[in-house]
Amino acid sequence: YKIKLSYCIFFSPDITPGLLPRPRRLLLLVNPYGGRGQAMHYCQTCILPMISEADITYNLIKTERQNHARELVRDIILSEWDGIVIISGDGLLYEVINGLMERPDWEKAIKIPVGILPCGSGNALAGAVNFHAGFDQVVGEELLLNCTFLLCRSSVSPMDLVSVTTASGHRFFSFLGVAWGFVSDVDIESERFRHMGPARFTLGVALRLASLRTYRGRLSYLPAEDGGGRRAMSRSITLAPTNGGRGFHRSPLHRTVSDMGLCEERSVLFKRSSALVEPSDFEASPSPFSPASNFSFEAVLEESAPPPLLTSLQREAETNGQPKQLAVSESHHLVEVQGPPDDLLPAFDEPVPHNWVTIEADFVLVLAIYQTHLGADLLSAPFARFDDGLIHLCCVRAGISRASLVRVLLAMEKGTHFELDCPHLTYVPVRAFRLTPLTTKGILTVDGERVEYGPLQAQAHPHLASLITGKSKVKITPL
Ligand SMILES: Nc1ncnc2c1ncn2[C@@H]1O[C@H](COP(=O)(O)OP(=O)(O)OP(=O)(O)O)[C@@H](O)[C@H]1O
Repeated sequence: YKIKLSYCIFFSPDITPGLLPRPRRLLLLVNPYGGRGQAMHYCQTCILPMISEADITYNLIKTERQNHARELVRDIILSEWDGIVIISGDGLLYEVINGLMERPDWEKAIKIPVGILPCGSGNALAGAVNFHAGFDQVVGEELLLNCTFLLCRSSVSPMDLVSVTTASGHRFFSFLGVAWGFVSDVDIESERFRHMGPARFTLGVALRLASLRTYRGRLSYLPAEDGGGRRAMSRSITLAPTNGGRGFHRSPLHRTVSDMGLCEERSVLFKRSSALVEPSDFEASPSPFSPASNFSFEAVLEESAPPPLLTSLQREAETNGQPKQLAVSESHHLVEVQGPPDDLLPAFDEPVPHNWVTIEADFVLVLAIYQTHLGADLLSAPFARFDDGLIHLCCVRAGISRASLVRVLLAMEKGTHFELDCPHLTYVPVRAFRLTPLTTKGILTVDGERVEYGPLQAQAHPHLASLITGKSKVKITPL
């Protein structure tokens, strides 16, 4: 099918073509083996003719191996491109996003618009782009046609990314979701049927249903209503040299915070709400800093406490005239890798904050998804938006019958599974979560890619990336 995207530009004789906007330049990355291996065929028959008609220039690179795309985007000159478009499945986009985040200039690099033309087997993000554009839910060539048409338009939307950290310290940036149990089992175990295209999932589901597994795990999360607008910022400061907190317990600061109900054992302060931390409370109290009152402590602050307690304490330390003895150092509880700080996440060896919810249960599946679609025809989270800042946490608990699970999965095609009122299916929008598998063997995936099995935690980073969505309500029909 060929769509004629023709247009006329009228300009007066004194406007030279040099003043007109230059054509968009896209870097097209094609995985020739994605899905059923037809990506190059679709490039020739549909994609390249359409984008040429839309006056888009491009360089097309065929990926030669796993991580090739990741390496390529680590080295590109950003100013040479208006966008990077993946012609494959979600796995290749995952590589591109993580390659961009590995660059020293990640903050700028991750803003380059990325797009996807579905030639994989799952094609979840393409399904979401198609859905948000208002098109009917379609798969295969129809989905590819819709997405190519949308690419030819220029609109770009902000897209949240979720940083996922494993217990060994690996950090990934994810645009789709984290899966454990039924979903990740089907995804990975059906890879051997890759030649079947999307049908591999149907077969995978049938096989997994035949021997339904359950997994015990602990799931902790920060509910969205708790995190919205007042994101906790876990920071620690150390006033050195420490003396085991002895000075602190005698200090006016200790009295002040005790009076405010903020003080806990061993000089650790935990703020209960932003209203309790008013810098003026500290400024009004006698200075806690004296040579005899060196101590170390931790404070948990929130962004909404204006200005942060740390600043106030730092100022006190400096004006006390003993900057060396009372040198203040500050550290975030972060994994030291590239990207924005995970300011909602505690360190792995720390318990989750008190405002998180923890459940321990037997699960059939845990799915933390941030897009509407889990596959091109699986509308798993119909309420999700590219930039809602949310992780949509869905769980199916053990005890569900095979028949009910099949009903849930079938309803997911239309996004009506929550209307079934299945007591084993739960949903909660969150901003961060920690998953600790207690069953020793299993499969965990991030955006469909297998990651090490064990505890992991994640938090949403709103609006971090840019997605080519070409949002449109135009109805297109193949010619
Ligand atoms: N030339 C290549 N040979 C082998 N593997 C490749 C090649 N190019 C890319 N890959 C890898 O193939 C994997 C799968 O690609 P991709 O996700 O794009 O397709 P898919 O798995 O069929 O689709 P989906 O993720 O939608 O199910 C990616 O991890 C990518 O790194």
